[in-house]
Amino acid sequence: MGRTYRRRRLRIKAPGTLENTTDCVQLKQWLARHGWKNETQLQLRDFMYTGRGVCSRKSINVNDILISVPYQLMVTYKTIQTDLLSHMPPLCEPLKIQELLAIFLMIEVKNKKSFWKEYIESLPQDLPALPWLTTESEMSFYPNDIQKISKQCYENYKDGLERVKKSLPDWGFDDESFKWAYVLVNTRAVYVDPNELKIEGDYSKALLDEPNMALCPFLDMFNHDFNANTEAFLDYQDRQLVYQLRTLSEYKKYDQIFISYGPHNNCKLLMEYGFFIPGNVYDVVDFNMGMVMEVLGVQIDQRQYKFIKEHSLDEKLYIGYDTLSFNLKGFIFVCLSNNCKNFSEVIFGDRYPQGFSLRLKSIADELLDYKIILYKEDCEKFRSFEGSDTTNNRCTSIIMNFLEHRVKFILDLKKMFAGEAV
Ligand SMILES: C[S@@+](CC[C@H](N)C(=O)[O-])C[C@H]1O[C@@H](n2cnc3c(N)ncnc32)[C@H](O)[C@@H]1O
Repeated sequence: MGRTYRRRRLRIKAPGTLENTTDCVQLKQWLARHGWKNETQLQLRDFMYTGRGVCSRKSINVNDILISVPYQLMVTYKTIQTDLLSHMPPLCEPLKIQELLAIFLMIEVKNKKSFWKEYIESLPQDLPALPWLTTESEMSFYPNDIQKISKQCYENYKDGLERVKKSLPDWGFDDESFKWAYVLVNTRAVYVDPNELKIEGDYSKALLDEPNMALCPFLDMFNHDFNANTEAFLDYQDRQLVYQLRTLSEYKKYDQIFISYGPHNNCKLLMEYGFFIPGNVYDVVDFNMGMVMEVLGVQIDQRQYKFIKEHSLDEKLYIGYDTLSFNLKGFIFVCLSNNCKNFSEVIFGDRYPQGFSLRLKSIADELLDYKIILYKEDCEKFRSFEGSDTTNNRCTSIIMNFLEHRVKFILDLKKMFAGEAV
């Protein structure tokens, strides 16, 4: 075996290793000092499509405990109570758990002697390319649906910022630091069961919502895959309370290990985390009532309208890899069947008439054709904007990729519907 071969092998085995970087070494040493055993020999690497992520030096089997993080190293509401709230003047107004965690991060970033220093230094400086992290004028070039969701995300962030400023009038941080911390918490926090935290006293004076988010060092290095399957739970290991993740998928050594952030469609992933995944099985194409009625070429009477509204059949109208959503199927049936005496019996009893399924298939195809025209127009419009003087290229290029991907996604769905019954 020659030197070149050995070097090539090494490179294949260790693509983009981050193990020797100061941040990684210090984070792992800090975790080990506080009881982390890293029994699965997890390592940090820079992966081609996902950026920094986690792999293991050994193969991981179904049911293996992927990671056990000592509970004392998690930033939960209890940490906020002891490390933050008890050292500052009372909040003038209660805040959301995400906002409190963001304040915690901002304070610890500035604290040179922070217990959390190694963890804080492992956090990315740059934020993911979230479509709403751009200027209002750039957002106005987004397609309507993406613009609407981006504006909503931006409003949520602004509300949080305003609330924090009101709650802490002697606020000493700039808005940009809050934005950084707010986004990091949103993209990295894990869900914790508030009952398991055993919080003493009434937390409603400080909290507007439930204390169900927590930061979990190293566990927040795992990237998302819709296929990944894990179970999270609190347990005792050597009499120490630990937050554990059990994997229900298997991985070869040095392959990237993923977890699932939830059954999110691509639009949600893009808005919340700044990426999307082609072929995501949870992806869907959304419609609204007006679009569907235009494609069907129908008007509805008062009785039909009332039934639709009473049963919220005008919401969650989508087509995905699975098929048409329950509501879209029901909505189409109501629109096309003004003679039907009992909509409920058909829709909720799944007693659709013979032949409806075939009709639905061709309607689905027409709906997808309608949407593909819109998506292609969106692409064209956005392409002309992208070529103009833009200030936020990371956002615009991911949006462009996303728009192009939407067209491909619909073509995939059309192929699927051409072959299958609905
Ligand atoms: C919990 S962090 C995961 C670790 C992160 N990559 C890091 O370097 O710290 C979540 C962020 O990782 C990135 N990410 C997660 N899964 C991804 C994926 N499948 N593809 C691309 N980026 C991903 C996104 O930027 C997301 O906001």
